[in-house]
Amino acid sequence: MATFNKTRLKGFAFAGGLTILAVVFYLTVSSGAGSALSQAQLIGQVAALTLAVVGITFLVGRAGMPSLGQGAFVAIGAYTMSYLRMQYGWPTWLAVLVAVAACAVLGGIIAWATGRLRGPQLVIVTLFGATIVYVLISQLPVFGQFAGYPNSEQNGTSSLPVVQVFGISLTPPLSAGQAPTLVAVLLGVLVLTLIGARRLMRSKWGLSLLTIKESELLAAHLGINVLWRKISVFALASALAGMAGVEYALLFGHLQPESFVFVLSINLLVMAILGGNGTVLGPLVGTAIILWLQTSPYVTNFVKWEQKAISHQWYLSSQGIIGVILILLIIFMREGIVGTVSRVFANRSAKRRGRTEQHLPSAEQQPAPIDEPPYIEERNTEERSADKEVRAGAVLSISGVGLSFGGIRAVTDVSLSVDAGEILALIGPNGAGKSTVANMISGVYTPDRGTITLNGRDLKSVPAHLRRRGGIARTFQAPILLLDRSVIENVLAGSKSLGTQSWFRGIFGGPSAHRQGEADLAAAQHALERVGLLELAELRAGDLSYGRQRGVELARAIASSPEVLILDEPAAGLNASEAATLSTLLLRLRDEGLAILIVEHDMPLVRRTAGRIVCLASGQVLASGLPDEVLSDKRVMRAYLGSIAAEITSEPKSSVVEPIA
Ligand SMILES: Nc1ncnc2c1ncn2[C@@H]1O[C@H](COP(=O)(O)OP(=O)(O)OP(=O)(O)O)[C@@H](O)[C@H]1O
Repeated sequence: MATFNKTRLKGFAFAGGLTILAVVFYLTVSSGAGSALSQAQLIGQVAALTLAVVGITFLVGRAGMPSLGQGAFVAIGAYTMSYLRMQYGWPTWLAVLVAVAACAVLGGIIAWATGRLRGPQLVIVTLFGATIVYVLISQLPVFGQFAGYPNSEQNGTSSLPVVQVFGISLTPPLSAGQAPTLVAVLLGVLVLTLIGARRLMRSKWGLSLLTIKESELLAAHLGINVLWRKISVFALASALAGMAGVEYALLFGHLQPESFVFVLSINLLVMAILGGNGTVLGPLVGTAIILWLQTSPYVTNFVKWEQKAISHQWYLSSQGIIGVILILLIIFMREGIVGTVSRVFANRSAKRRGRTEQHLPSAEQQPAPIDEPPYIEERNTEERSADKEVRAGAVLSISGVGLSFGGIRAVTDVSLSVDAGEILALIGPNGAGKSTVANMISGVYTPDRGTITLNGRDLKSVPAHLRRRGGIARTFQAPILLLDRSVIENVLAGSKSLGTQSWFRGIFGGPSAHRQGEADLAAAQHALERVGLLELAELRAGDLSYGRQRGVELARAIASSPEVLILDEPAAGLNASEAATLSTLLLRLRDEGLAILIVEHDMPLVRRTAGRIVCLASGQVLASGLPDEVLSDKRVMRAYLGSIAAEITSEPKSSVVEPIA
């Protein structure tokens, strides 16, 4: 409840602050003439272009999809709206709606068509896309009619008519003697957009974009339909750019193709990076600074001074000076202005509260999780045999699966099953095919042959994100985390709603969305408590030790209460104490009915936890059965255990360990 009130209060403060700022800006420029009117023009321009930059901050900053074509959507929005109004006399609201929707659809189609492209490839495609749009608007005669100077005489064009809303004229700036009412509307749209952007960034939808940026493999394994989400973020960013174009056209009253050369796309990207790519206020700050610098009398005066004091031939033009300022700002504020300032404040408040990892107990000193049963003592063979009897039917079954990578036969013929309330260990020498089996189950690879079923349902054509939603959660051999985000955000990324929440619900979600958020938070905190890391919830995940990062990944996997848990070498890199914690937790999860498949080389951990073992060698099952049977099997000894036989036949060093977190 406290969190709820705090979050709500912050939201209101943010919305109130923005509104006051917008009103103050408007009042400053709403009267007078001359410079006040050009200031109004500048403020209107900032309000318009910030929308496009908000889109970029989602697309590039959050989802990691570099686009150099957003300027083209500004052009498409501007020209579509103008064309529909001028050519067909459509009412402005309808023309605006269609223009924005057209940008969203086009953006979605581009994202779908380029779904598999990443990084530089996407940059090139979007850059050329923007160039094509520029060529079209500058060469097709039909668009010439919207151009003012220098084409107005040839085309007999006039400015776009001023928009009327309920009898009120939305007058653009530079109409002497009239208040620039349009600017007030643009500021209002800006305030609403920033409030929406803030809500969206804090939503599961916003968090899901970060997982895509980090790793599409991770995102899919957290239940996200990656292609569809990329389409929706591209569509959203394009719609915002289209809206920026609409506002731009209304503000200037006429359009010139030169305003939309691909440099506009670069400028928009620079605005996003300068302000703080991925932050809420960054787009506003970045856009305002760059547009102000471009018209600043200080820069012009500096150029004049240069020419006088240094040389008329060797001086930096306004563009050069702005370039130098931007280079310095970006070098010294790598996270952008807003990103850097927030980081400084966050670090200060963490220090004040003494919340750094050094201040917390080491893994060895940490207290035991509450209600910890004494699981660690050795379980005898009879008890393990009893495991077989409690099987209510296999939750997960693999039958005769095989997979080749080119000429390499990674898995030849593997069959196994895991029941509810059972831990099955998959062991074997390096290269035996263990991880490949785990990857086939979670949906990274599709087997060439054989079947995999979950509760009797064939998973053959089920993609990874649906397997996760169906109840299969996993961790990876090397943990994949959002290193720059807090521990709790990482665990929240394990919530079911991460893959299912729409952007619309992210922005407009009412009380039910709020309740869902609270429930997800409670589940994430509980999961963190179970791995003994709740105290570290607010820390940056990248600041944790490797062992604790593994703990965060495990908490993320169990936060959504899965049915099947696949752990790929979960004990790698853990110290004895952390490994004992892991054993304890796995046994508890097993007792709660989870089906657990653990790929592991740590034989003490396997002995303590597994009810059955399957040993693979060269992609085939070498032996399977109760741990004592498999671990004493001569073939297993020869193929795998040889050098570590002494370790597994002796009592594990950390087997009599008190449960710790
Ligand atoms: N993506 C891939 N492309 C090509 N070959 C692969 C790929 N993934 C695995 N292999 C090959 O498949 C075989 C099985 O690899 P896998 O990683 O499943 O073994 P493992 O038993 O998990 O080994 P380790 O214990 O070292 O993790 C190896 O020969 C490996 O080189």
